[in-house]
Amino acid sequence: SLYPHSLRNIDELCASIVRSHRETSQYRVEELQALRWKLFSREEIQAYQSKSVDEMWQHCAVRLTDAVQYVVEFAKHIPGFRMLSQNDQIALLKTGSMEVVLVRMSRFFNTENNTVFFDGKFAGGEVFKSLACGDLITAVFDFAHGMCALKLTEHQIALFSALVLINTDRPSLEDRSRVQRVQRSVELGLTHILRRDNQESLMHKLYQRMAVLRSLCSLHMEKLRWFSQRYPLTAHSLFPPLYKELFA
Ligand SMILES: CNC(=O)[C@@H]1CCCN1C(=O)c1ccc(Cl)c(COc2cccc3c(C(F)(F)F)cc(C)nc23)c1Cl
Repeated sequence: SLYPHSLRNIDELCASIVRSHRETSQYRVEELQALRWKLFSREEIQAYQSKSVDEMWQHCAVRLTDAVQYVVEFAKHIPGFRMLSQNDQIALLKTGSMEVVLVRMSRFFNTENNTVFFDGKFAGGEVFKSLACGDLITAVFDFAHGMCALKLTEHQIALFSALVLINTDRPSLEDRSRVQRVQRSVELGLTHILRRDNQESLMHKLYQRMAVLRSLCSLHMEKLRWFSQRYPLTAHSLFPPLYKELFA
């Protein structure tokens, strides 16, 4: 059958993905709503801008690695994901985990003042200047704007995140047809949720967002390579083993 044996129907599939998203999303949207006008002072912004490139990368990588760990937890509760081989699970997470981190970041974005939740407050792009990656940060902010414009519900973000992860185009998959079965059941879940919300028109927009995500993440990998070549010691010591496993 289309669904892994453990699931009797599409509602159960959606419920388990939504529950897993809620339990692994680090911050609830309501929590961040309360903080949305907590901005960094001029002095705090200057402190970030006077960090060296590798200090600021170090500062961000710790948070990104943390976020990636939560996405790994999320993936484990997607029905069928754990039935895949270890290698296929790693292959999907290798590229998909940063894409889901990006989707989740857009939940922490305030489009009114173009700031994103970072280190406990909302930061504008200028806070990340010392990363020496203006194009990456601009792309991250632009992507977040695009996601916010869709006004997705948490349920829709949960199913979309699962679909971003279970992607059969990933290179080096051992058992593509098995990944295809899981992908199809998640697609059914997303269309089910969109139909229930009477927003089927969102589907093609979400596929467009996935295409943007792919291009954005290849920029990330290029930046990560640049950084680890430029600062091999920091990159080597800095990124915890999981990160190295996923991005090395
Ligand atoms: C609540 N906060 C959050 O959710 C985000 C996601 C995880 C932790 N986190 C932040 O604190 C955060 C919020 C906004 C921004 Cl712009 C940043 C800085 O983002 C990055 C700086 C360096 C490299 C980044 C790379 C690269 F290149 F490594 F792949 C890729 C991504 C996507 N973001 C990078 C960060 Cl680290």
